[in-house]
Parts: sequence; structure tokens; C-alpha cells
Amino acid sequence: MKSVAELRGIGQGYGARDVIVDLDLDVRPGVLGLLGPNGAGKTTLLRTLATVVPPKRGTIHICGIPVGSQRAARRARRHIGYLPQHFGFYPGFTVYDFVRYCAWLRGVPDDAADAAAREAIDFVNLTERSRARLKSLSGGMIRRCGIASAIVGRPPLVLLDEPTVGLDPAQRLEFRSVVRRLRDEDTAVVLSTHLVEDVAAVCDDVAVMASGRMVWRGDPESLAGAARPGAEGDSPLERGYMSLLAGQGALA
Ligand SMILES: Nc1ncnc2c1ncn2[C@@H]1O[C@H](COP(=O)(O)OP(=O)(O)OP(=O)(O)O)[C@@H](O)[C@H]1O
Repeated sequence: MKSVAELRGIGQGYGARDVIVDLDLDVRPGVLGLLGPNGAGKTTLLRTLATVVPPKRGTIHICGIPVGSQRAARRARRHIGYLPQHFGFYPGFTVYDFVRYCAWLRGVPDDAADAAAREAIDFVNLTERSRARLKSLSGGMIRRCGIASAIVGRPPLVLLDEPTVGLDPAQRLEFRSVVRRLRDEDTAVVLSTHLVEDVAAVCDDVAVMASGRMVWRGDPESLAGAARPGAEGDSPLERGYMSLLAGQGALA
């Protein structure tokens, strides 16, 4: 299957400090879970994939577009929906205003933006609250609104940075159903998370980062199969993940 995003030899960092080293990644339709301990570089990788910051080294292709200039990055962004971990919003905006505004930012044509915003709001089951101001919504609803803003205009690549943080169990289930529906529509979703249960519930594929490197890639069953005898963890997947990190010396 063709890659929606292709990263080769990516180096990224802040000032003189390198936090991603020689990283290759192919993202295809389906849900890719990005796991890794704190500081592994997951957010930095998603920001790089989202073309928010150009890499220090290496090449990025998004839907076949080589992202080598600001102009190319602007073109590529039309194909990318990105929900940062802490996303900014205007509390006085309504759900509709916010999602419509994000459609405009993504370059959805004016004559299609209204329908696109309504469709995205509907997709996350916020239709009845579309006239509500963001400041009046619960944390779970704000997050759903964030997802609507990421999928408006239906970009083929959707990047979600720790989207389940702070959600209660019911909200988490709702979130998973949204991600499954995106998968059913052949969207490529990259989901950064600390929660191995999120991976077990919705991911087809897992990538594990440690210290800025991609140290493992495979399906959830193979990750569970990587568990070593006596490994810590409450599920086979968690034991596989912990074994992998221990093997990398990535556990504190
Ligand atoms: N704006 C920044 N300036 C300087 N260093 C940064 C900046 N953002 C991140 N870092 C550093 O880069 C490294 C990777 O951080 P990043 O946030 O990408 O990791 P992460 O895997 O997403 O971590 P977490 O799971 O805690 O969110 C960390 O050591 C972090 O301190």
C-alpha cells in the first residue's frame, strides 16, 4: 500500500541539541500507535511530520509532495490534520466557528468549508452542541471538537498527540470509536500515546521510540510477543512494551 507520509534520515532538535536521530518512517492508511517514554521525541516527531518545523536533516514526502520549502509545506498541510497535545482555541468561538476557521486555515475552498465543518462536527457527534461556545464545553467535548478541527476537509493524514490524556473512561471509548471510523475510511492516523490500552484498542501498527530513535515497529500482537519472562506490566502488550524498553536501557 502506498505511503501517505514518508520520512527518511530525519534529524531534528532544539538549538544544538539533537532529539531525533536518523529516523525513517512510513505512514500508511490505518492507525499507527506511537509509543515511547517521556522525552523519547514523539511530540517532536509529530510536529516534524505536521511540517510545523522543518527537519534539521533528511527528507519528508506527504502524499507524494516533497516538503523542501515553505511553499511545499503549505501545499502538504492541506493533506494533514494535526491535533497538538495542548491546542489553542478562542473560548468565545462556537464549535462551528472553530471548526469552520480550521477549515479555512487548512485551505478548504470557501464554497466547501461550511459543509466540511458540519460533516466534521457530525463525525465526532457534536452536532447538537455546534452553536455552544467552547468555554461552556467539558474537557471531553473540547477534545472531540479538536478532533473535528483536525479532520475537517478529510485530510488523508491525521496526527493526534496524546488525545486521550484527561479523558474519563466513557470519553476514551467514544474517542476510540471515532478513530476506528477514521480507519474504516482509510485515513492514515498517527496516534501518540502513553497508554498501551489505546494501542491494543485501535492500532493496526505500533512504532516505539526511545531517545529519539525508532527502536521497534510491528503489529500489536508481535509487541505482546516480545514480552520476556518476569517482565512488569498488567497485560501481554504492556509486558512486551516494557521488555522492549528494558532491552533499550530506556527505563528509568
Ligand atoms: N521547545 C523545546 N525546546 C528545547 N527542548 C525541547 C523542546 N521541546 C522538547 N524538547 C526536548 O526534546 C526531547 C523530546 O521531547 P518530546 O516532547 O518530543 O518527547 P515526547 O516523547 O513527546 O515526551 P512526552 O511523552 O513527555 O510528551 C525532550 O528531552 C524535551 O525536553
